Amino acid sequence: MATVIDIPSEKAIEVNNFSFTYAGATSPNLKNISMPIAKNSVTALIGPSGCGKTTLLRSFNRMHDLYPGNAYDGKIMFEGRNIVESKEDLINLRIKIGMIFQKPTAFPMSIFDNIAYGMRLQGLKNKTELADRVEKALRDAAIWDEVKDRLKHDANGLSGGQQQRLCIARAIAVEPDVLLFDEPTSALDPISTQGIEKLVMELRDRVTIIIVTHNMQQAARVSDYTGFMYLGELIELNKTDEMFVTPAEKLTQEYISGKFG
Ligand SMILES: Nc1ncnc2c1ncn2[C@@H]1O[C@H](COP(=O)(O)OP(=O)(O)OP(=O)(O)O)[C@@H](O)[C@H]1O
Repeated sequence: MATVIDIPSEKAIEVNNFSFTYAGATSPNLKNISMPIAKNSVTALIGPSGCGKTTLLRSFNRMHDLYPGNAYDGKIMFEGRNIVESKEDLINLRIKIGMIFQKPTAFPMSIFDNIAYGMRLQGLKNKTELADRVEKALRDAAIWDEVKDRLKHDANGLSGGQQQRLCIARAIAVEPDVLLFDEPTSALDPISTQGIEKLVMELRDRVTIIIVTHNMQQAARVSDYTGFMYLGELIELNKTDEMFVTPAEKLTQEYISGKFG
């Protein structure tokens, strides 16, 4: 049995009896997951290695479709439709539901072009508007002051922490509704980590955020809701404050108190 609390506010996504099986797996890697994702909030996914956090995160924008033979079952409802049904326009979906990866992935081009990339894909050609929106995205991602004098420089010349903020700027430039963060600070130093955490908390006012993290303290610091997963199942979805003080499930309690990891 799982404990999944009801969310009093608007929901951005609703996962309903969702299962997922990787190509060649003999049993589902995610099993019957049902959970709401609160709009304009941060939901953290925690749990031991291999429990399915990344697999669930990648289902939200169908990253698994990049490889053949993976199977979705059940529903992930977003904007009134089940996005794991095959008719979905995946480019459009990934603009609306963007992703920030564990390792910063600056494209091999200038800082400006990295941010303009998605907007150009969307058909934006007006140079003034493009420049304004590049600046806004870089400001929103708290990196403008560091890069404003070298927008034409190769983005790969930036530090890891700067590249991660660049990736966040690139993702928010196309004005997504949801941002998926897959362990966004695990390759970063403590100061850069602090910067990204601050950014996540600021962005929640306009974007729904789902973040996978190994770090329970990070989940406690940045999220409003936390989902604890174990062996491909969602064991508990609760308000973060309650999850880390009075978890509803014994398994959650054992995990957060360090009985297993
Ligand atoms: N590409 C893949 N092909 C087949 N099985 C996979 C693949 N990726 C993950 N798995 C399996 O799916 C299950 C869930 O893995 P997943 O990476 O989602 O867990 P996780 O909780 O994110 O782990 P970690 O914290 O170590 O990143 C594991 O049993 C894993 O071995």
